[in-house]
Parts: sequence; structure tokens; C-alpha cells
Amino acid sequence: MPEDASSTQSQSGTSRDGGQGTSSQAGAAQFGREAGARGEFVRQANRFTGRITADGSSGLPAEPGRYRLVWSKACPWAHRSVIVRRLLGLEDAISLATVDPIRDERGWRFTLDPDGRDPVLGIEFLAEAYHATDPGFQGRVTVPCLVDERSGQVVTNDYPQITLDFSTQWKAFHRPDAPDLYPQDLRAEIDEVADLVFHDVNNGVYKCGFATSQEAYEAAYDRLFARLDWLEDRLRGQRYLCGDRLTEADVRLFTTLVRFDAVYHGHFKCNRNKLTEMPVLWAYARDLFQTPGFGETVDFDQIKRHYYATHHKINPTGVVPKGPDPSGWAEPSGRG
Ligand SMILES: N[C@@H](CCC(=O)N[C@@H](CS)C(=O)NCC(=O)O)C(=O)O
Repeated sequence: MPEDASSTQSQSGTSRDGGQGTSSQAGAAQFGREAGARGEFVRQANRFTGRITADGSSGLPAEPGRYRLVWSKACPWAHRSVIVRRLLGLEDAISLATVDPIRDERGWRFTLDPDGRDPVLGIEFLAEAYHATDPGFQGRVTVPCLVDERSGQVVTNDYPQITLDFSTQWKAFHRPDAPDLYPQDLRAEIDEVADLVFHDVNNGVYKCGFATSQEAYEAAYDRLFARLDWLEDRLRGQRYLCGDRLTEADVRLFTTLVRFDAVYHGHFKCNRNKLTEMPVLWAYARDLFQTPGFGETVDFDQIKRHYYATHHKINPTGVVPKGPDPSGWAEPSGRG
């Protein structure tokens, strides 16, 4: 299930923040190396694609107490893995490290932990694990990733595969009543919907926010809202994206929707309308928010502080907006 068309891109020479891009627009880009020739955002590839497998055939067996999931509460890609881990009851099997939502010039930091060090991995910066795995790595150090606690090396930062493997490779450690988020009979449909949602919505908001030309921004904006209209329509007659069962596709859409009004509407200029102005999608998002495993993993304060305070090219003052009022998320959804 390849999620990102850029996954075959080379990593070489990719800088963390505002590096030398090939585009004439790159000077204005948030991540210069990820700017295309027409001012469009071209997301870097996932550097580490190791697999943890049920039968251990990859050399990395699914084994409780061995792997550490590193996330930022701000990050929609990392947020997926934490929701899926919780839905499946993998909290005791896979430990969790949380980075500070504010990166400095060295990237993600463990400054929320005592002495600024992850207590299990013993590192201060996530970059240390990346460089222990690939000393030549020059790209952006990203979450989520899974680190092998034995070697301190990164197994994977391939976020779409991480959640699918939680569902399929860690079955022996799921809680007894765990949902099947990637059932065999729905896989083709889940893959198809998730692919559309990835390009137009999950990554679509970033393509709006990180565009450095009017043309690239408007193209991304049009695709985003056309897809949200399509989703509004699709969800009118069914509770979840693939029918009456909660699946991986819903988790992936949720982490973008929950950030929409708080950051994407203003910070990324996705402002045709707010999520709260799309009645079906808004009710769908609230339904998920109120499902155990979702709402309690959402931290609006960290989400807002990360986006507004670390994207200096987009928000040079670093001022974080006070609103919007999140209390509406608790209102009954009328679904289900
Ligand atoms: N691994 C993916 C997606 C994950 C991702 O973008 N995570 C963001 C947070 S939402 C991150 O870690 N960014 C680090 C940075 O911007 O320096 C990528 O390389 O694009």
C-alpha cells in the first residue's frame, strides 16, 4: 500500500529545514529541499522501511518489550500509530516515547523527559537514533518511527506500513476484543479510499500550506475541497469510510480532520470553510473523537504550538492563535 508517490525519491542532500532546493521558489519554502520546480511541496521519502514481522522472517520478530514508538502529539502521521496502538491494545507490547512539540535546529528533542533524555533509549535528540542507523542521513528526522531498544537503531519511519503492521503482524498481542482495522475483505476498498485521502487531504493540506506559488497553492486547495465534498457525500449514508466497520482508513482521515480548524484552516490557508461548516464530516469526526482510543490522544495545545511556532517561513512571529474553542468536539454526533 504505497502511500506517497515520492517514496522512490532519493534522500541524498535533503536538508532539515530551509536547505538549498533546486527550485527558484526554494528560498521561500519551509523545507527548501522539498520544493518542486513550480512551487509545489514534494514530500521527502521515508528513509527507513524495515518490517517487524509475526514470524520473525524479517529478522525483527514482533516481540513485546523490544520496540519503542516515537511520536509527537502534534504530528498527524504519528498520531495514527498511537490511535491504532491503543485501539488494538498494544500499549503493553510497544512502549511509547513523546517528543517535545517544539523542535530546535537539531530536530525533535526529548525535553519533556527528566534531564531531557528518553529514559529507555538514553538519547536527547531523535536524530541520534537516525544517525546511529544511517550516519550519512541528511533528511528531515521525522516521527513516527519505531526504534529497536536492543540496538538503538531505527527500524522504520514508514508511517503507513507501521499501522498496517500493528494490525497484521502483532495480532498475537492484540487485546481480545480488538477491532480488525484492516480486514481481508475490505483491503482493496480501504487502500483505494486511503490513497485518495492521502494525496488530496492528509498530504493535501501540507501541499496548500507549503506551496510557494499561487498556482501550486490553488491547485492543492481545489483538490482538497473537492475531496472533502466527496467525503461529505460518501459519509452521508454510512457511518465509516468503508461501510459500518471502523477501519484504518478512518484513523487516517481523522488525524487530519481533528487538526483542520485548529491549524490547517488558518496556518495552511485551507479556508474555503471550516470542518465545523461541513455537517456530515463534522459529525463523523466527532463520532470518532468520542470513540475510546481517539479523543484522549488529541492535544490541541501541542498541535497548535508545533505548527505555529516551528514553521518560521509561514508564521515568522511564532505567535500561536488562542482559538478555536474546542468544546464542540464533545457535542453528540447523532451517528452510530
Ligand atoms: N516520514 C514522513 C512523514 C512524517 C512527518 O512528516 N512527520 C513530521 C511531523 S508531522 C516530522 O517529523 N517533521 C520533522 C521536521 O519537520 O523536521 C516524511 O518524511 O515526510
